[in-house]
Amino acid sequence: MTMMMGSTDAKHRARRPVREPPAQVSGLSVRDATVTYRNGHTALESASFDIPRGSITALVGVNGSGKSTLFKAIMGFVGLAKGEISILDGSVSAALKANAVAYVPQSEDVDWNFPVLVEDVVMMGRYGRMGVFRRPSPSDRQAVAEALERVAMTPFAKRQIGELSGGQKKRVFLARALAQEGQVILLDEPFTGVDVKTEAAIIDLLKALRDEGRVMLVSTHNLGSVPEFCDRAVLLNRTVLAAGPTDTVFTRANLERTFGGVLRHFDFASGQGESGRPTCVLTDDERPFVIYGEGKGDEERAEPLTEARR
Ligand SMILES: Nc1ncnc2c1ncn2[C@@H]1O[C@H](COP(=O)(O)OP(=O)(O)OP(=O)(O)O)[C@@H](O)[C@H]1O
Repeated sequence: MTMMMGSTDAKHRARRPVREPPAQVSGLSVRDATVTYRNGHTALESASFDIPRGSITALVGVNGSGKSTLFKAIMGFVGLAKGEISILDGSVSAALKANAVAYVPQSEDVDWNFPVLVEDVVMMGRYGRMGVFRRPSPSDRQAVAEALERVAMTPFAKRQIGELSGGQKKRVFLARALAQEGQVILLDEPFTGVDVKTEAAIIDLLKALRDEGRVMLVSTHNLGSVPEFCDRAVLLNRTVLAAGPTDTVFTRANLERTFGGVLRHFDFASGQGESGRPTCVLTDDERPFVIYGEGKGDEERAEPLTEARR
């Protein structure tokens, strides 16, 4: 490689000041972000959190807590009334221009009757790199083939998207994000309506993408799976109630604060402090979060829940 470089390049390099790489390149930084819709409703108020590169972060909150609004703000679909969002140390518009942000939608947000082939959906991830006529180049076709291969959907390439199962559709939209080469991937409820095997396959893929240095923000109601695969969590209810590493953020006290009376609790008082026995189960969906009377935050976790607090 060095041998092939021209002498001009070599001189240019010699003159360039040597810069140390930044200690930690930020993945996503949300500072004081406030979104007010046209009808005057403020869906997000002074929300702040940071996510490093090479991480998977759960975005957790009740319906209407502002998760989709936050996604829309990160994608530049809604403007901020106040605050700032920075993506890969640049602005939202720079990230959009670079196709850096990919989005995997909720199933309900997609019109499955639209007649389109699986490979065409994945090709949409390449649109930002194509000219006005959207004529795919060989490298676009290769990126689509590789993305389909990575989510094990190659045999379905010529099928209509509407003919696929819920889990298969999710994998196709993940392939679209891969074809886009998105460095920041926003996933809206990726596990809703998928079986345990597909969920495990998606989690494996997300972990591999994390190891490539990408940033994943995953909105989910499956509390139990969060500690399994998310390094970090952001708890949202119109503003950020807690954010940081999962083991410090995902505590009973924080989850109760986030969900208020919405969360279902099951307490097992006799299990308190005994190794291996759950003391409490919190659930917002089909995968509950089980709390044992040991480990970090033990005191607050093992505290019995009174009727008054439910
Ligand atoms: N375009 C809009 N105009 C006005 N209000 C809106 C708009 N979109 C969302 N909202 C309101 O903003 C709040 C947050 O909505 P948002 O969709 O961000 O919540 P969410 O956490 O994604 O909910 P869910 O879990 O149900 O998907 C809600 O009260 C909602 O009614």
